[in-house]
Amino acid sequence: MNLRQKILIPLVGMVLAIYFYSGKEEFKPEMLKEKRVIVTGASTGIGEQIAYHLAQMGSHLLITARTEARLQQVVAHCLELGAASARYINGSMEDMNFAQAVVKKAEELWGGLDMLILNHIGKSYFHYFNRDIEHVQKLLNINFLSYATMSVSALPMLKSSGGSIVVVSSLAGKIGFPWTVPYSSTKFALEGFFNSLRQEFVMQNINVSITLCILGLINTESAMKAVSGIYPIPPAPKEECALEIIKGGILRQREIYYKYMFTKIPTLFRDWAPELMDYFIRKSFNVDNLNQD
Ligand SMILES: NC(=O)C1=CN([C@@H]2O[C@H](COP(=O)(O)OP(=O)(O)OC[C@H]3O[C@@H](n4cnc5c(N)ncnc54)[C@H](OP(=O)(O)O)[C@@H]3O)[C@@H](O)[C@H]2O)C=CC1
Ligand SMILES: C[C@H](CCC(=O)NCCS(=O)(=O)O)[C@H]1CC[C@H]2[C@@H]3C(=O)C[C@@H]4C[C@H](O)CC[C@]4(C)[C@H]3CC[C@]12C
Repeated sequence: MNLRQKILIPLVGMVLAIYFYSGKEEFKPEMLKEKRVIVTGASTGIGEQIAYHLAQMGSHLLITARTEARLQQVVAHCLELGAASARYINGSMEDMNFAQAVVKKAEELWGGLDMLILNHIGKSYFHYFNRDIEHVQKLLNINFLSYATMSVSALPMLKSSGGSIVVVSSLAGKIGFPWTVPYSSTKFALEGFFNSLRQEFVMQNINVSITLCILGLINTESAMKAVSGIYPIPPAPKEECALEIIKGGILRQREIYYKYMFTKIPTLFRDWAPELMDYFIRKSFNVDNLNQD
């Protein structure tokens, strides 16, 4: 390496570091005080924990899922935790009219919206693709189209508040893992839709941030039930995961990776050595533990 390279390379590195990391705002819980937030898929799992964190930070909450009894319990606990207000609306995100009705409810309650956290997913499986295209279609509606529908409906309110869209996605939306064909399709769709939309927001000076959350395995009941004994990486805690999602959204980050080691590193490998990445993934799955029914 000649002298010029010895000087140039560290210099470029320093400039890039300053450009990307300067002006990074520190997270403070009070940033969420009185913020008006919709959280979908909040009857259990990560969504439930997001609601509890926001409640402790003093947000106004509108939570949604299908199971009304669970939503009532979550709302009650949110109020105990200090939410500025907490309401629910129950229904299925398979119905785009319901997806729009959730946003309408927020407009009726608050006259505006600061953050839309899109988190829900429909039931799927962790197994070889069973060639059921109708299931793929249904999951695309629940896991993708309803996210797009809600974002479109909420955009006027988010534009006037300079708010944020938070999209809960997965490593399965960055890398092709086996046994997640329908689910992975919906997460890749989110990547394309929201990364393209973010470009258009910048070009049109629309001050609405879009944060994609790239998650690895999280210790929610449904995920644990789906992958027990098959997936080699230990699950991360849903409570901490939920907090990282909130931080990424309020700090208007482009993406968050959680747990970083198990999501960002594989994503880098995906681009540097895709075949090697695919090989390691196939080798790391305990195929023998996969129930053969
Ligand atoms: N857990 C994990 O390992 C990982 C999770 N993620 C992502 O995190 C998010 C949350 O996952 P997780 O907490 O594990 O999920 P859960 O299965 O624990 O919760 C799913 C939520 O969605 C709701 N839901 C299910 N079907 C529908 C429907 N048709 N319409 C509306 N709501 C529905 C459920 O409530 P109800 O049944 O009452 O409708 C529930 O509140 C998802 O986007 C997932 O892809 C990403 C990577 C890893
Ligand atoms: C198969 C899981 C979906 C479970 C489900 O049906 N949830 C809804 C239940 S409800 O309708 O009753 O509410 C998948 C959910 C999360 C997936 C995991 C994930 O996203 C992280 C990893 C990503 C990687 O690409 C593949 C392995 C994952 C562990 C992935 C496995 C499938 C899920 C557990």
